Amino acid sequence: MSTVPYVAEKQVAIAAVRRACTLTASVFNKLVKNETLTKDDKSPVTVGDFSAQAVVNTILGHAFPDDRIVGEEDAADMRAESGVELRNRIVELANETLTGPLQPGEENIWGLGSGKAQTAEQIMDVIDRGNYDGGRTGRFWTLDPIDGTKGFLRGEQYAVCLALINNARVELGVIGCPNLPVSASAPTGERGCIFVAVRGEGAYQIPLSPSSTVEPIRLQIPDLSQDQLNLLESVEKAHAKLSFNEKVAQVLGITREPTRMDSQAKYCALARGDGGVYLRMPTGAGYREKIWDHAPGSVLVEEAGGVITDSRGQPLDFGLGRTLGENFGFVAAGKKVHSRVLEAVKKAKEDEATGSA
Ligand SMILES: Nc1ncnc2c1ncn2[C@@H]1O[C@H](COP(=O)(O)O)[C@@H](OP(=O)(O)O)[C@H]1O
Ligand SMILES: [Mg+2]
Ligand SMILES: [Mg+2]
Ligand SMILES: [Mg+2]
Repeated sequence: MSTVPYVAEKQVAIAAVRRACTLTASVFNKLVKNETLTKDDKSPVTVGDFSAQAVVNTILGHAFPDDRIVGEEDAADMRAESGVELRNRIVELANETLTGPLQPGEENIWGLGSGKAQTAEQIMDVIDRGNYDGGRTGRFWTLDPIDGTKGFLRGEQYAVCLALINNARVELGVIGCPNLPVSASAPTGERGCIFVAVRGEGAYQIPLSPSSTVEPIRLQIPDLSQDQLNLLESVEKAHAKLSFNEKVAQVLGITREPTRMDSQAKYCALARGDGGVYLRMPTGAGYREKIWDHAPGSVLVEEAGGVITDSRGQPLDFGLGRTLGENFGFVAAGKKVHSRVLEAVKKAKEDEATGSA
């Protein structure tokens, strides 16, 4: 008899992402100026990022006490003497979310809905459980509490992203997108969805609300015709070389405008057929991509029948630590389109090298 893998992990991951999404959505409406900091790499981080990491890590810690976590944020700024206000706000937000009433699907998750608040020290320690370095062997989670913080601050797309990695293979991915329309055909309609994939078990879109009775939708990347194809790409010019995407689109004969969207919502859009190719090329500034920015998206795309590689066609390596190593960019697409994109990238690179474009 074969058993379905990762049933408990999936249930816990969905519950954790749902709680974190509730938090981030409510924080957005209340954010004030001094609740956003600039990190050493000049990128923004908000009280929402820290408290969402506290919430997810707490839930994972209760359910799987031995699991390690590679999380984007750490509590250093909260521990600093100047961080008192920041710390108080994060502790308040995290506790508010963790002590909220038990939701459908959370029945077996110990510690939730208990009404028991954590101390500031406990919240900072649980955020720092995300300090694991990752690696080739063993099991660990990756967490990006708010992916696309810049999109979050603009009121656009962002995602709460969680993945489970075992021996360098992504086994489970859960991506919560509070601002993503439930259906791309109704862009001004209902928003908020979660994307879930377990290796070997398919990719699904489920409602963000735990009390919704809407059934999961199985996702399969469709075979798009040439006139339906377009590129999915970052909003931020500093994150991807958008001028190169334009050249690749030309080589591919793509006529539709690209869809620009922050965060791993791009992988979700690809998985459900809203755009045919996610292309992310390095800007050349030496930036190393982080595993939490691609782990859940990669298993989602693969389980939706697609392919993801670097721009040379090599597989991504999630066993190198917190980063994916030397950055050759990413190409994700349906199977047939993917090989065409690799060819087009090669051609665009050659043209660039010979100055003929
Ligand atoms: N120079 C750079 N090149 C590529 N990615 C970068 C980058 N600087 C930051 N990023 C990453 O880009 C992510 C957002 O991706 P996108 O552009 O697809 O929305 C950020 O995630 P966070 O917002 O979680 O920090 C950050 O990790
Ligand atoms: Mg960040
Ligand atoms: Mg990110
Ligand atoms: Mg982030």
